[in-house]
Amino acid sequence: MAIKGLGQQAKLRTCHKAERRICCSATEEYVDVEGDVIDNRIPVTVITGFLGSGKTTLLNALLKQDHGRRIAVIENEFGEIDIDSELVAFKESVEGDQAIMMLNNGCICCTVKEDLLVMLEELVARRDKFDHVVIETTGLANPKPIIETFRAFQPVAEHYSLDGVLTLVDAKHVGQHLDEEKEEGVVNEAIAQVAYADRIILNKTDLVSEAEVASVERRLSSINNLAQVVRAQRADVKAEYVLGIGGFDLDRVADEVLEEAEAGSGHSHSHISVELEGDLDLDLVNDWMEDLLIDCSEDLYRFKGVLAIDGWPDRFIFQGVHAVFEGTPGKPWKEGETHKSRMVFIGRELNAKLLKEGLQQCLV
Ligand SMILES: Nc1nc2c(ncn2[C@@H]2O[C@H](COP(=O)(O)OP(=O)(O)OP(=O)(O)O)[C@@H](O)[C@H]2O)c(=O)[nH]1
Repeated sequence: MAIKGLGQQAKLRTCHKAERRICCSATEEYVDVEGDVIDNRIPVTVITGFLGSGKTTLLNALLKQDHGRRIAVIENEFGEIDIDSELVAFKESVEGDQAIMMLNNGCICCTVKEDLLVMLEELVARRDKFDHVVIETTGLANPKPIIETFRAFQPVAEHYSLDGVLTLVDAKHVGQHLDEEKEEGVVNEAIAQVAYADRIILNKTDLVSEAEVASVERRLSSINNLAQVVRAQRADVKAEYVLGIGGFDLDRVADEVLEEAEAGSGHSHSHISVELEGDLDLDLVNDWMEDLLIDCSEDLYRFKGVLAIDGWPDRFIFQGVHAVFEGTPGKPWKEGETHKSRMVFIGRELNAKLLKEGLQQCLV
């Protein structure tokens, strides 16, 4: 297990810009002469979505659009399925350096992980030839291992930053995938794909009525209402919706958490927000997080928060994906402002009461 952020507090480094600004991201950061942090890492978008939801259609559209960015695509095809012919046809017709790499025979979570690492390493050597990496996962995959590869695996995190996770949803069939009963302890991939999304494309809306689309939207938001959702046909969305997610931009997290907390807390088993006043003891938070991640790693898909830490002049903003979390200082607290901590959890069968009590016990 790797814990970044609070767990690295002992090693926090101070950036040049403002002495108070403390950096604690997964990787080394560089500052320019003004002291602004420069992130030269390669942005990566992970595209997930159940079988047939429109991932390949989206990729094709993306590769043809004139968005000025050179994209390297990594495809994870499952088992014996042939490499998508349209994509290959496009590859042959394309001028320049678009790279398409295939991960065959297996899903990224097991056999292919090694191959993915090798590919990512190869791409680093060809860094000047593209601006963005897009990974299309097999429709059967839970995106967790890929996300973890970018967050927890240091040699990868050094060169790549996960821009975000985009999930394609088939408006006509998603219900049956979400409803599918799994054995005890087995993850429903369709739910995981929605839960991990920063953005969702609700595709194939031509195949269902307005009432059905609205009902799917409600369903998606009950699983993950932090993700933005757009409706589409033939996955026709602006390239920016896919390539400019910035989902793991910690500066954005604070606003999301605030909105979520204001929307109400503890309503559903999959979606819980907890809020309390006062300052938290950093060591206690650290210990609590560590226990929480050990105890419910499989059930806790994502969590985000803004914390008031005793002795810290700034808000601490963080987000976690399974057993990894990292954070950064946010806006400073104003003189006389009430210190509040807010956390949002997305997972299955989460116990709101226990989570709240856990956070409460971290108060100084
Ligand atoms: N009616 C309709 N069909 C669509 C739409 N988007 C994609 N399709 C079709 O749906 C089928 C599956 O689309 P793909 O893009 O191959 O889906 P995928 O997610 O890559 O599928 P897998 O690789 O099997 O996981 C194709 O025949 C597409 O042409 C849409 O909005 N409406």
